[in-house]
Amino acid sequence: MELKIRKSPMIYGTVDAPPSKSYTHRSTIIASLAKGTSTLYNPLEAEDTLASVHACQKFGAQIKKEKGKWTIEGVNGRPSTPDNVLDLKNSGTSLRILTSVAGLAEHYTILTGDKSLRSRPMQDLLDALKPLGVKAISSRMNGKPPIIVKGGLVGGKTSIAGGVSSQFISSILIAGPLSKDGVQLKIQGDFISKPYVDMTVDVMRKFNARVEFNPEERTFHVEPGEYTGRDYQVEGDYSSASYLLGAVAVVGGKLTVKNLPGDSRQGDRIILDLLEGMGATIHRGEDMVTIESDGRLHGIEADLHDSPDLLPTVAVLGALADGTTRISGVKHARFKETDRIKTCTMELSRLGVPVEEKEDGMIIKGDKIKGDTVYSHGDHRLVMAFTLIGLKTGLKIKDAEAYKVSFPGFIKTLLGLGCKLEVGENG
Ligand SMILES: O=C(O)C1=C[C@@H](OP(=O)(O)O)[C@@H](O)[C@H](O)C1
Ligand SMILES: C=C(OP(=O)(O)O)C(=O)O
Repeated sequence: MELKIRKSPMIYGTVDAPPSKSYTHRSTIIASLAKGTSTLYNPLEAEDTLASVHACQKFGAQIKKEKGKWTIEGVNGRPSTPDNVLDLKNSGTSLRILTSVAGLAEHYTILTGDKSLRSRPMQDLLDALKPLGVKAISSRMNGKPPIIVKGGLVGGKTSIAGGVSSQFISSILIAGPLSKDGVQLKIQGDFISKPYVDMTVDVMRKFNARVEFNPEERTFHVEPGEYTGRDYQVEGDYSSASYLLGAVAVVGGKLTVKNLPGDSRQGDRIILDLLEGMGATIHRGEDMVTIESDGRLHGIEADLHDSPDLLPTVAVLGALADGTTRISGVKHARFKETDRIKTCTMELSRLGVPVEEKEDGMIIKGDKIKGDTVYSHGDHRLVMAFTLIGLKTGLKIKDAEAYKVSFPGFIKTLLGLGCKLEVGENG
């Protein structure tokens, strides 16, 4: 699908942030493991989160989806062995978290996904599960999916490198309370994307698990126990909101985005500080954010160590800003749907933007956009980030359907704000 964006007028209005993808994954999976019934309010219905829903149903959870409300009857800590291979499509969060959940099933579970997902690293997680009683292998012996897991999670002590993906840590923590002995998980080396683990611990505790982090030992302690079903309200998604806020930052106007808690644990709320640092005006409410801008931005230094998903957004904002933007601390952005440092560098260069690729980031010199077409490489965050360039100068984005992975209402929301977007027949 080709998305054609034309230069758009200043944006004024109020919108709701789409629900958080990360919180939807966590609450769906934990509710599915819980004893009793849970009701999730405002869950994100997108391709990634539906991958988790379908897998949880395969593990035996009963999930009834209505508009704005999912009712989940959990398996009381005992997932059944799925009757087929789990296809987790494009969702790394589903893949990682459900790999440890599969360790709670009695027999063998096979987890796979699309071509991109089958390139995502898994070996650190597989190695860390072994001391806990779970035998898990990469079917091609290359540390990547398809993954075959033999149930047998007993618990105990293990350790894991924290520099590849925080999802490995979230995965072991979420299964931990349902092991016989509980889990002690030591983090080795750099601990990237830590806010996502804070979100994991937040949801675990809300469903009655006991988990503590000892910073001196760099170790999580998870008590054996059970999750108990409950009502749960999903907050708005700061990563998805970054495209809406960024749109105003680059074309100008005033926009209020609702359902973005000021005290959110989401690491991507740092987008507010970055936009402010680039010249926008930000008003932070208790449960909403208002941005004002004249459309003129200047470059910034951005360490994205804890917020890797902002790399495409900040790279594009840097391309449209005066001066230089330096992004650092985010080598792990290379292990996402695409190697985002490489793909963002490639596509900005295609538009004539001076970009220097670094191992852990990029240096971008804001400049006049010279091209009119980019390729998404099938990455949802490149589609949505590069749309911001289109709103400023006009642009065509090839393979643009990927946005449905995390923000199915993306095009409709921008159209509702007066942005000029057209979906091509095929491109
Ligand atoms: O746990 C999560 O919900 C996520 C963790 C992050 O991955 P890493 O921990 O691999 O950086 C992030 O990129 C992803 O979009 C969602
Ligand atoms: C990398 C992402 O998600 P996941 O790891 O779940 O594929 C993302 O949403 O940018």
